[in-house]
Amino acid sequence: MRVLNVTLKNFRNYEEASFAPHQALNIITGPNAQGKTNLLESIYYTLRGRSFRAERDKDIIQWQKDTTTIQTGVLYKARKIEIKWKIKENNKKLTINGVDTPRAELDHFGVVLFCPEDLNLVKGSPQERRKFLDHDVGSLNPGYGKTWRQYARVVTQRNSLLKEIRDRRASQDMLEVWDEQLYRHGARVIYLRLQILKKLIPIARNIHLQITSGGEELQAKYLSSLALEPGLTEEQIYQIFLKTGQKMRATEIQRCQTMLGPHRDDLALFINGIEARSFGSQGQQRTVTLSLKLSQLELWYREFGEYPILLLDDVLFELDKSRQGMLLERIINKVQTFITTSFTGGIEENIKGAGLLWQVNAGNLAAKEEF
Ligand SMILES: Nc1ncnc2c1ncn2[C@@H]1O[C@H](COP(=O)(O)OP(=O)(O)OP(=O)(O)O)[C@@H](O)[C@H]1O
Repeated sequence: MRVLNVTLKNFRNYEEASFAPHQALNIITGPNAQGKTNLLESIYYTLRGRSFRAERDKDIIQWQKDTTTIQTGVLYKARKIEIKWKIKENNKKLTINGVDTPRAELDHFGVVLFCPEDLNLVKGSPQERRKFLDHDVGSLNPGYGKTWRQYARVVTQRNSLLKEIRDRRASQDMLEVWDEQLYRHGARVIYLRLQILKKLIPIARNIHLQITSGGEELQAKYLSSLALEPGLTEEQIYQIFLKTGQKMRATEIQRCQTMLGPHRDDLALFINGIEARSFGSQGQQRTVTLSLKLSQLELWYREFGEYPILLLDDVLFELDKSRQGMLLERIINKVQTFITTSFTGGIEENIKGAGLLWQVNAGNLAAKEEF
């Protein structure tokens, strides 16, 4: 898959911008706070229907304006597709090839983002790893996003109801409807996560072995808030969720919180059998993140026959030279990549013929040179 062109109107600090990226590597450079990440954000938004950093859609609309549009042409399975987002503060509209389209249709388009926050994936809180499970791992199964959004909505509404029950403003019977949805969607979320991890982790393990010259073996274990044996079906997970969930109800009402389910789960990562979160060095933890990101590219390719778009926001130069090399070797001329950096370190000299250098200044983007 490949981005052919992007046209922005009133997106962050881009009043109007239009560009046709290189099919392989795009290095976007310029001083701080000029709009490099904003550009990546617009591509990510196009393909995911949400920002990776704005809490609210309002934040991506240029200040003093009420609407932003992002219009992107992509080449997907040899077909040209026009994706257009029109975003206002309280509503947004997606059209694909001029036809109004639900956001779930975007789940077929692949994009992998690697940004500085991802470097916290291993050592950060379980929430960081759940984000990884939902946004990275989940995106490898079209359909996951919709289920996950349904599940998240149920948890929010159920939590409000728990509070009302505790305050005696609602009766306990009202939980029945929400509980059934909680268990159904929750079981599906867990089942899909496990299915994807079963494919992803062996790929990440191989990549990790290569990056570490065979020295480090990466393993992962899904830690569920439910007692799950390996190899369960979705229905079996549902039954376990149902049984355990019912026992937890009284405590949940007391705490006004849904305490079991995929929103409480975590992923433990191990290097040579030792937990990477507590015992891995910073370099080792970064390598784990890199292996996981690269494995997403490979799995996407195996599952869908095309590489996704790769967005590297300010992270390439956070890696040491050998890991930079390893990364570039895997993507050049295979994966269309967008790299932001305020300092290229002359890297373009080492990868001649592979891409285009872009310069951003105060929301103005210009092709600087082909390298
Ligand atoms: N909604 C908005 N409307 C107008 N300008 C905005 C909006 N949101 C952010 N900006 C501006 O965008 C700029 C930041 O852009 P961006 O985050 O892309 O910087 P960058 O070039 O990636 O910088 P760095 O190298 O520091 O990461 C800032 O000048 C900020 O004021």
